[in-house]
Amino acid sequence: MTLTDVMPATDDRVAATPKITVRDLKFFYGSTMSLKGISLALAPNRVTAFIGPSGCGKSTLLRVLNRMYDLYPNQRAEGEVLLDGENILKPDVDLNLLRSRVGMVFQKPTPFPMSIYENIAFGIRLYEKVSKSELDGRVEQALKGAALWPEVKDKLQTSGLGLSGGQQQRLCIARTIALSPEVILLDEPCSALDPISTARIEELIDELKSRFTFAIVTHNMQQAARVSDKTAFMYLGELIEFDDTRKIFTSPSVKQTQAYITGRFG
Ligand SMILES: Nc1ncnc2c1ncn2[C@@H]1O[C@H](COP(=O)(O)OP(=O)(O)OP(=O)(O)O)[C@@H](O)[C@H]1O
Repeated sequence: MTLTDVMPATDDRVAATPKITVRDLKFFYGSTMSLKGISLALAPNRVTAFIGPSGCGKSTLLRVLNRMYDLYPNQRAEGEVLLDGENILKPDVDLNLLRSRVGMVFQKPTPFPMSIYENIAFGIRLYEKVSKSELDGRVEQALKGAALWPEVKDKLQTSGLGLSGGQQQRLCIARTIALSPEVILLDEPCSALDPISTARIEELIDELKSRFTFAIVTHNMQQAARVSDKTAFMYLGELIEFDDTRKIFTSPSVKQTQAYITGRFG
């Protein structure tokens, strides 16, 4: 036996240091517990998909990862969420900084009612002092990164709201990556898009994962199977099974997972 036989594959070694580690996470809407002690780790530069029937807590979990829930009263999380080893649930965490490190793209494309250029420049200016020429470069880079540049380069000053749904969603992705986050949370990013726009977003995720760590909530089993490396199956606020996507979709260990992915419940 040689050394390489016993060494983990490169992928496993990369995955050995998680980008995010969730430990015994409980989440409450008022007094109702909606996440019941979730533990899992998100590997860096990988895509982790969250699947499960409606109401199982997928979006809730995603909203904890950048403390989006903090914007609402009577919502609270218990447990630990470590981002590069630092617990982001601690009260003294700088939430603006956290949200620049952990960006989010929502189900419905939500461009700001301003020009395509401003949709991206606005966020950059909030966080950094940059010259006009540097800003132009950053806007172009972000639009290229989101595979939107060729379609919009001649109309940067027109409204972002004038783009198609799929283009608007790529604009939202451009806006997110312009801030150089480390993690990107995608909450059903394709559910309002047609199949061609969906395929473009999926290609984009694949291209971008060398730069970012992704967590995606999706109802589309094919999408989870296509884009993700790891899949978490949730049910009624609990994590039922978490494993390599290939394993989840070919030979899940838990009966409930099997039933869900084959469309027998949920
Ligand atoms: N703002 C809220 N106030 C009270 N309860 C909520 C709130 N948002 C979600 N819940 C409850 O928390 C649980 C988890 O909801 P969540 O939206 O996270 O599920 P989900 O798996 O993302 O569902 P879906 O697939 O339908 O989007 C559900 O029982 C839901 O009713």
